[in-house]
Amino acid sequence: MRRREYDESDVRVRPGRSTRARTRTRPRHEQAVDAFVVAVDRGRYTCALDDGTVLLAMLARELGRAGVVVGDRVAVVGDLSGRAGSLVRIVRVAPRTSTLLRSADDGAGTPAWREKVIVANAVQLVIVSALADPPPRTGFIDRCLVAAYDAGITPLLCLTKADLAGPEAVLDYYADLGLRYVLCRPDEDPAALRTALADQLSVLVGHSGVGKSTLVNRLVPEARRAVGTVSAVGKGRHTSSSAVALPLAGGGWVIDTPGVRSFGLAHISPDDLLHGFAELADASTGCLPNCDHSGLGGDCGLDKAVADGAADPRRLASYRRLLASRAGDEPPS
Ligand SMILES: Nc1nc2c(ncn2[C@@H]2O[C@H](COP(=O)(O)OP(=O)(O)OP(=O)(O)O)[C@@H](O)[C@H]2O)c(=O)[nH]1
Ligand SMILES: [Zn+2]
Repeated sequence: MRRREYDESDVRVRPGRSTRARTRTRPRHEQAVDAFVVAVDRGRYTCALDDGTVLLAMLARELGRAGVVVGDRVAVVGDLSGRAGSLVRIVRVAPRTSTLLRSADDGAGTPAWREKVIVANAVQLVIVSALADPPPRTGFIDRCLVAAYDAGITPLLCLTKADLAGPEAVLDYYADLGLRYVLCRPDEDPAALRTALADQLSVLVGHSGVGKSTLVNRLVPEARRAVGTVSAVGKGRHTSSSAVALPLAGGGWVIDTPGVRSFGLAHISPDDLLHGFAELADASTGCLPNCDHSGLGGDCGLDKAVADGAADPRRLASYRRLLASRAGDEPPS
């Protein structure tokens, strides 16, 4: 066998000590481009650039086990063409403006580390509930409200199947919360919902059968297919059970969460829940430390605020109803 001749490729150039100033003073990855995470599937992140290009990404090693979720704003480097088979790297994750959390399971003893971020940066939680078939479940809506108030995300009640029943009973139940709501029916374009979603990052949650898929397909007839195609380029099937962000025609995103049927709320404290009740939060400064605000102990500052006329008793009742639903013992509706 003839001895092979050496060429340049055999020469290993070791990066030596350079006399030039190293990258220390300049930001790493200054070429990185902003992107938005629209889907996550087993370590592969589908990201959208501002110009609409959709890329498949992996986490740069220096990010370690940083959790990147749908809704995260990130910076990516690599082949930004969007060509099939290309894989870019996520090198930065922007601080989140909100996180929608759930615990893996409810109840006492659920370790805090089992909390899971479902969606980042949402500003609006759209709670989809049918007015009939299936009937509205206030227990579910209550739990969504707890999650939204805790996360600082504005809730929007989306009542579907308005052709089958009126919204009066549900709206009456929530009268003291000042909840925004929209009605949807099959024979009309969901214009009010469209308006509420415009230019926002919104998350849709709802039980099976309430008409959520019907709504999503009316809002974003094209996007679902586009996302599926891109994910197919990666490691395989797109899991329909995970959250996916869909672009709205007029701007904004709507995140569908097919896998999320409810929220575990074990991580939310009575004080966290007060975020949705500004006037009660003020009144709670009169509570003893560690007050559970249930009123059962007899010396909660919230009761005093109501007695003094500084807070509305119905608001306090709503707050305590949500507090109870968070603990899993739903009151009859
Ligand atoms: N009467 C009436 N039926 C509706 C309306 N919206 C949806 N439906 C019907 O309700 C059923 C469930 O709708 P989907 O959109 O599949 O409900 P979903 O919430 O996505 O349910 P999953 O796909 O199981 O998660 C379907 O048969 C729809 O045709 C509505 O506004 N009025
Ligand atoms: Zn209290």
